[in-house]
Amino acid sequence: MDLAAAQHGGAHPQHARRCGARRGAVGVAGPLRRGLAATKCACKAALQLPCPLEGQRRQRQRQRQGASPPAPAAERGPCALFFPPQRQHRRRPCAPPAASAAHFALPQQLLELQSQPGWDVACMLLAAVAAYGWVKLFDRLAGSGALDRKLSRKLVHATAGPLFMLTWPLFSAAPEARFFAAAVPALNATRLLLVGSGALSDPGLVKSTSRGGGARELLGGPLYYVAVLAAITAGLWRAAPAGLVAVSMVCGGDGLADIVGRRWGAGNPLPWNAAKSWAGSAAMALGGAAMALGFILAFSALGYFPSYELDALLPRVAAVSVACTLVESLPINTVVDDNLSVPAVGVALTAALLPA
Ligand SMILES: Nc1ccn([C@@H]2O[C@H](COP(=O)(O)OP(=O)(O)OP(=O)(O)O)[C@@H](O)[C@H]2O)c(=O)n1
Ligand SMILES: C/C(=C\CO)CCC[C@H](C)CCC[C@H](C)CCCC(C)C
Repeated sequence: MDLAAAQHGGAHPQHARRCGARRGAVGVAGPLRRGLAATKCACKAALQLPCPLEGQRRQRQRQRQGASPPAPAAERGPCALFFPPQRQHRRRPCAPPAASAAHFALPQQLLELQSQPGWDVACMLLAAVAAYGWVKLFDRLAGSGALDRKLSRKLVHATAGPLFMLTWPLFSAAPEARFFAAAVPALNATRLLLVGSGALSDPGLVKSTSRGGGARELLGGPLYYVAVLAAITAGLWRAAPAGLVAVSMVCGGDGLADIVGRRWGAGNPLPWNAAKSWAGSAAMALGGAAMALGFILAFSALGYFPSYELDALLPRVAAVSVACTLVESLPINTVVDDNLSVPAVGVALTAALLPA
């Protein structure tokens, strides 16, 4: 019996009765469908989530032991924004668990800061300055000859997305926090648009983000990259694995494919695309999956969305990674840019395989 079945049919019969989940359900998607059909409530417990009752019991236990409170409930679904955990559980017994997914809590001081007015604006400014500095650093490294320009561009590509996602826990649980965060890539999109169109001159930005040194190139891959980051931040935020996986595939996956493929790809071309290699694609599949797993585990441990059983999570992340790698390997980059096709497949497949 998997965890979901155990939670509903075994460990917590009370919750099982309330949720209407069936005994013996196996896997991720099946029990969700059955649970939804049976109760019309968003019973996320069917996704192999810890039972809400168990979560509340653990939360009380942690509080008795003097542990810091769990991550904010506002991350866990629309109704959690309006009802505190206890009341929410009473009103909508099958709503996503309020505290059960948080294995690690953010430091108390940070939680207190997050409730200060203007905190999200401060985080946005901090991330925007960090983004500027990060691109500048690679511009300097490439400019001084310490780094090859192509490598510098790919390192910006591979690191900006995950570094940006690492700033997400700084933002508060307020519903509008995601938009303040999304403003960071949106600001970068504006910068790329201005420089790419020639309205603004910034040779450093052109040097660190273009392939061949032409400003107009900024209106292609780099602009798509930041636009995708902005859309994922505003649309999916940290409340679902889909955005985390998509960004990981673009950065940890596609970014690594280029770096590894250029070095070790000669002599092992893909049969369907001689411009790409087995080495690059293998690096993409592994790098993307590893980064996605890291983010899913970290963000679910922080309680932003419920956790998954590893044996359910691993094959699903691997499947998404292989699919994204296949898309990246196709000779279609002139039709649709990798920075659009890879995250599109990543979001769609993850949403289907790991619904939050
Ligand atoms: N699966 C892959 C992907 C890339 N590469 C290597 O990385 C180089 C650049 O690949 P690509 O991702 O297409 O980079 P660009 O088009 O330069 O950059 P971008 O996609 O970011 O626009 C390829 O020529 C190839 O040597 C590879 O070997 N195998
Ligand atoms: C070269 C790029 C893509 C081509 O495939 C990447 C362009 C990156 C942008 C110019 C800068 C993006 C910054 C991020 C939105 C935020 C990073 C924040 C972080 C804290 C450093």
